[in-house]
Amino acid sequence: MTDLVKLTIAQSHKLLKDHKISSAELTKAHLERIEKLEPEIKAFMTVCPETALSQAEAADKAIKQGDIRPLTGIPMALKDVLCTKGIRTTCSSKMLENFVPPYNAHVVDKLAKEGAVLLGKTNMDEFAMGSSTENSAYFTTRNPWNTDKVPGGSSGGSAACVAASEAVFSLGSDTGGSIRQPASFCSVTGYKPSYGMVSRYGLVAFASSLDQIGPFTKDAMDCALVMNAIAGFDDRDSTSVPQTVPDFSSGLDGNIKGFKLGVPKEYFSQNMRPDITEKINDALGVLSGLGASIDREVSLPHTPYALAVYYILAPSEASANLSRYDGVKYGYSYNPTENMWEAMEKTRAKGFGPEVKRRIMIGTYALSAGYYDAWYVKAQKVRTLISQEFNNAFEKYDALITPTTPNLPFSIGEKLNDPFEMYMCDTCTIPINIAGLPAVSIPAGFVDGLPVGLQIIGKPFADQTTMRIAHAFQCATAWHKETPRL
Ligand SMILES: NC(=O)C[C@H](N)C(=O)O
Repeated sequence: MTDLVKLTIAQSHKLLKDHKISSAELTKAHLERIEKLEPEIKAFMTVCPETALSQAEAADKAIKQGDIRPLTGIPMALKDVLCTKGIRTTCSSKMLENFVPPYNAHVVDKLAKEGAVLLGKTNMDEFAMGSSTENSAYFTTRNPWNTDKVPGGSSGGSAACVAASEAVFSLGSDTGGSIRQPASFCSVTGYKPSYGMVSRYGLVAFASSLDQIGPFTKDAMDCALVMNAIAGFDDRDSTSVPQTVPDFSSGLDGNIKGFKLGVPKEYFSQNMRPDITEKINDALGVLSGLGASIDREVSLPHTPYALAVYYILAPSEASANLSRYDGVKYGYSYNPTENMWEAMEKTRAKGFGPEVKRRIMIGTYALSAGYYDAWYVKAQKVRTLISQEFNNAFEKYDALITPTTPNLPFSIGEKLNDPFEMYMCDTCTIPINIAGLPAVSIPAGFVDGLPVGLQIIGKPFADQTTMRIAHAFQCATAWHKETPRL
């Protein structure tokens, strides 16, 4: 008997199409798994079984009539930063505890049109600020590989639920690593598309020039199938790029012979664990065995500045974006007060957690008159230098290969009181957002029973190339097939 929760999208699709299983069965199997594991994993903010079962029923009806697309009837989860009409969307913040959006995010509509089934909304660091889900105002998600460890963040719930086989796939958002870092920590495939490839309409904004939505899946093929469904122009997002969506799954043939891959040395910094470097070296050996050429002498000298640039630009944008939470328009409101200003202050003081407040203060400072040129403008200039450096490298290479993270999943509480240590988790992922590039993290082995991720970075809008390399690697390895014992 097939273990329904272990199936990929592609495998489930085949069984659904051949009428060997129904979406209702598949959905029920996942809902049961959620019920069994959630007390331990805590990946979900909200589970919506009624919605899931009625969507599964609709999918089964469509399939009976021969109307089946790659995601029809497939149970999925969405990070709680994506607006879902009629379903609470909290961003794991007290500020939006009871916020029920009156509309769907663009990607949510797209997935609904495909017939995907929504199991629920996943836990995250508050407003996507963090690398461990410990900044959730509600609870910390556990890493399915070792429940004393964090699952990464900010999309920790979305990564954990796929790793724990509670959902076939999920969506997250990535501003500085929030998809790739938890994908690495949980040993799943996590994809950040090129900036502009997926509409941000209905994604609660953190840092708009960096945010992108992307999938968590069990392998690169599934990732391509989800990208096919969510990518594409949308005039409601002014940064959405008007170009035809490629077929992300075409070219996934396992062949990367002749591909030129560069390995930038700055990504193997002082804070990198040597046993992670070893795993990455093994992975490079696999890629070279597949016929790709590997150049380890690549240098991107501005890399060390990326973290500083990010922690000026992202908080600046956040301070502007989060000004909307004033207790008047929507969300939490504290109002037993004397006047409007006091109400606003108290709303924000009580509604936001410490990390969100820290970022708002950093951003407000960086944007304030007198400091704007010294911090914000300077960071923008360095951002351009970082982008140019990548563009130069891509004249020689088809893709760049790095570790996804400098560290292994760490213990719950370990970095919570040291924000800088937490920020350092993203040294390998942040430069990619700064330059708007596509990048994927794929499972590359284990150290002390904990997952290591490999990052493949592509040229702007060469998303298919990154996926092709990821797929080829997965044809030659089995790391992505390993699942935690739960
Ligand atoms: N949002 C992200 O992509 C994660 C990053 N760790 C941050 O805290 O900003």
